[in-house]
Amino acid sequence: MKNNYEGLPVAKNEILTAAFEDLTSEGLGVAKVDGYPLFVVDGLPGETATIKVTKLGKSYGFARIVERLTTSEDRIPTTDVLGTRVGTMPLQHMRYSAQLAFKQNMVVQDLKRIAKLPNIKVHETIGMSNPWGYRNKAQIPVRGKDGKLVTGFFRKGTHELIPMENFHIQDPKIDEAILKVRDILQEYGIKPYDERKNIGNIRHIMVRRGYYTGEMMIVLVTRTAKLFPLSKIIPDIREALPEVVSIVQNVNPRRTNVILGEENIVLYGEDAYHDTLLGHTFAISSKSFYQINPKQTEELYSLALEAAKLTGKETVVDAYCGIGTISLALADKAEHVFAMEIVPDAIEMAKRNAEENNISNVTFEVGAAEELLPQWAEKGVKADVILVDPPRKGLELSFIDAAVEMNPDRIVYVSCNPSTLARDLALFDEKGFKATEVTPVDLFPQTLHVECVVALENVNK
Ligand SMILES: C[S@@+](CC[C@H](N)C(=O)[O-])C[C@H]1O[C@@H](n2cnc3c(N)ncnc32)[C@H](O)[C@@H]1O
Repeated sequence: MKNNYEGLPVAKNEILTAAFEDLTSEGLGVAKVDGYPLFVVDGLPGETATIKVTKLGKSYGFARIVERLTTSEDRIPTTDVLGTRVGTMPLQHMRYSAQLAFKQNMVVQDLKRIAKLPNIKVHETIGMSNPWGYRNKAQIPVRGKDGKLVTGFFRKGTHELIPMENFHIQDPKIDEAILKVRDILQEYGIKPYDERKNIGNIRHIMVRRGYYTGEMMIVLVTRTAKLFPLSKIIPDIREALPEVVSIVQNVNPRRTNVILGEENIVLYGEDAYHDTLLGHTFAISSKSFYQINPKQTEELYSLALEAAKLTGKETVVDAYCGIGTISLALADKAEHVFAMEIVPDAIEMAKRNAEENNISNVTFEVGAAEELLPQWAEKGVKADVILVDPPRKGLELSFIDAAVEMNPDRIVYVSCNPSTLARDLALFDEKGFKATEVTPVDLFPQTLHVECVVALENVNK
């Protein structure tokens, strides 16, 4: 961003008094100077502060707080400043009720601004009674300092590791497991990955834990396949962590920010652990998507099932099905479910999960939803209900066209990104699939993320 735009009402390094009027979707306070917005870390609406301008752009700039002059009622003491520094808890300075209101408002604004559908009612965000310690999965980088292995998280926007032991939003048993595994690797002299020189071995420790089962999976992400002495490391991990049912080594030799590599070597058990969700038991592999907040996932999926209004006679499509979590819940209430997912390993798990739960009215297929649904539509597959749960980028046009062509009674949209949800709701709206209400659910307290459920009724039917 350039810093030399002419005619701006503020100058770089200028110190001024500002009042925060709003929050961006990144959680930054917005202060306006003659209509020109300055984005400020840690500013809350209703507060005033002395700020210093740090960067200027043509239509907006950035500033930092020098001194807070008045404090919002929504401000609470920070639990751990490191969580802000590394970006794991960007909203921790906000009272939880204010976080929920912020997320509801984010959805309202996207529906107005992007979808131009201001009349859709957005319910209050469904929150947690205890918005801490909820994550069932952690992927923690390991680096070296003073001859020791250090675990923590990267400072926001950098690869500088800040040592951290308590993440506050993770299951405390996961925090504890990370430290125990780190210390065992340290004891046997496993070298930390040095990404600048591309030497050393241990890159990340991943821990996943079943909320209901307590089963734990440990994934050691290494640069090379060598990991010596396994005959000592594995029994030591099992002894230190009796909940462990699976230890996997994932080899990632590439210089990349992507955590997992292609190759998996199973060191103990199998590449799976179990958890239950809405009464079904799921085998989950190290590379499969599985929602990270189990209690709130049950809330979210229950709302999605309710929105589907199934009577037992319907044919349902579950697109972006992962390991079949929603598919099996739908199958209990439908005649048949056709489910699709792009990751072959997840579909293998989904088939196994259907079998292990004695569910036979689901058909799973591997493929890209934007290619498979048009093929299914062409083959004449008719769905009464289509449920979608896409990644953050939302739906492709070819998927939307095929969904409309199938002429279902309704489409249930589970979304993890309000802006792509808004974009897609507008496209469906033009084609006669209308939403009247959206329910946000908070699966990620202390962060900027929110999930939503919405039913789109086919008004032409
Ligand atoms: C938000 S997750 C939902 C998974 C599942 N419904 C659940 O709740 O566990 C999105 C899923 O879509 C899959 N996916 C990503 N792109 C896809 C595509 N183009 N076609 C089909 N599936 C895709 C991902 O692998 C992931 O499993």
